[in-house]
Amino acid sequence: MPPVIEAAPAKLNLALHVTGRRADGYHLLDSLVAFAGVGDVVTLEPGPLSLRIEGPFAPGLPVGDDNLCLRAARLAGGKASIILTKNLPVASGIGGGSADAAAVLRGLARMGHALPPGTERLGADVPVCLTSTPARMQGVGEIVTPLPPLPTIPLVLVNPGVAVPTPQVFAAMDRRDNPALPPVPHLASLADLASWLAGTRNDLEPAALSIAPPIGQVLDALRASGAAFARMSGSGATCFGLYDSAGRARIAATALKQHGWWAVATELAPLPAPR
Ligand SMILES: C[C@](O)(CO)[C@H](O)COP(=O)(O)OP(=O)(O)OC[C@H]1O[C@@H](n2ccc(N)nc2=O)[C@H](O)[C@@H]1O
Ligand SMILES: Nc1ncnc2c1ncn2[C@@H]1O[C@H](COP(=O)(O)OP(=O)(O)OP(=O)(O)O)[C@@H](O)[C@H]1O
Repeated sequence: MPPVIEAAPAKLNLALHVTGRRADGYHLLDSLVAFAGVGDVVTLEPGPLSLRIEGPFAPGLPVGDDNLCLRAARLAGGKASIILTKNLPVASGIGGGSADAAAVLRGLARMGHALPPGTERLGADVPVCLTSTPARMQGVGEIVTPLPPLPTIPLVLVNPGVAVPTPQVFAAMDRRDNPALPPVPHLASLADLASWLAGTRNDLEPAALSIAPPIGQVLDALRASGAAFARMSGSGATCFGLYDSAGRARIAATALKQHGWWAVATELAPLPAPR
C-alpha cells in the first residue's frame, strides 16, 4: 500500500465571538472558520505507531507522546508510522495541532480505521478541521455547521514570532458575554466578505494585543500593504489580510517578511487539490 498523504490546511477564524463561559471555565464561541491554501502535511504508512517531524517549524515541536498526531492515532486505535511536515508556526492561532490531528484521523480512515467519537477532546478545533471546509463553529468547537463555499480570495498570513498561549489570552479578556455572530449571508466576493466581516469581531484580539503588542504592528502593516481587510486569527498571534489580487498579496508578503516576520501569500478557501 502506498503512503497515505493528507494535507492539514491552516485554520482561520475570520470572525470569532466569545459569547459566554461554561461552568468548567471553557468559553463559548461563535466563529466563522475557513481554511487556507497553506498548511502542514501528514504522511502515514501501516506499522508500529511512531512520529517523525520535519519541515521549517520542526525544531521546537517535541515528538513526545502528547503530540497531537500521536494522540489522534491512539484515539483511533490506529497503528501507523507518521511523518509530519511542520510548515505552520506552532501555537499561533491557525490551528496547526488540531489540523494535524484531523489529518491523521482522515488518513487513518482511508486506511480502514473508523473515525472515533470525542475528537473535540484532542483540541477545540479538531471537529472543524476534519472537513477543512468553511463552517460556523459554536459551543466550544463541537458544534460545526457547514457553510456554502466561500469565494477563493488572495490572502496573506503573518506571524511576528511571539508565542501567545491560548489559556493566557482567554484569561486576559475583559468581557465574556458578547453578542453572537450576525447571520451569515451568501458571500460571493471579497467585497461581500469584507463588508460582513466589518460588522463582526475577534473578541480575543484586544486580550492578545495586551499580551503581545507586536500583533498591533502586524495589523497596521497588513492594512498599510493594501489589505481590504485584516484581523488576528484564533488566540493569535497570526494575523490575516485579504487582497483584491494575487499579485498584490505576493508583493505584500515580500514586504512583510522584511520585518523578520513569517509571512506567506496564499488563498482563502482554495479549490480542492486533485487527489
Ligand atoms: C480559540 C480557538 O483557536 C478558536 O478556534 C480555539 O478554540 C482554541 O483551540 P485549541 O488551541 O485547540 O484550544 P485547546 O487546546 O482546546 O484549549 C487550550 C486552553 O484554552 C482555553 N479555552 C480553549 C477553548 C475554549 N473554547 N475556551 C477556553 O477557555 C482553556 O483554558 C484551554 O485549556
Ligand atoms: N502536531 C502539533 N502541532 C502543533 N502543536 C502541537 C502539536 N502537538 C501538540 N502541540 C501542542 O499544542 C499547542 C497548540 O498548538 P497549535 O499550533 O495547535 O496552536 P494554535 O495554532 O494556537 O491553535 P488554535 O488556533 O486552535 O488556538 C502547542 O503549544 C504545542 O506544544
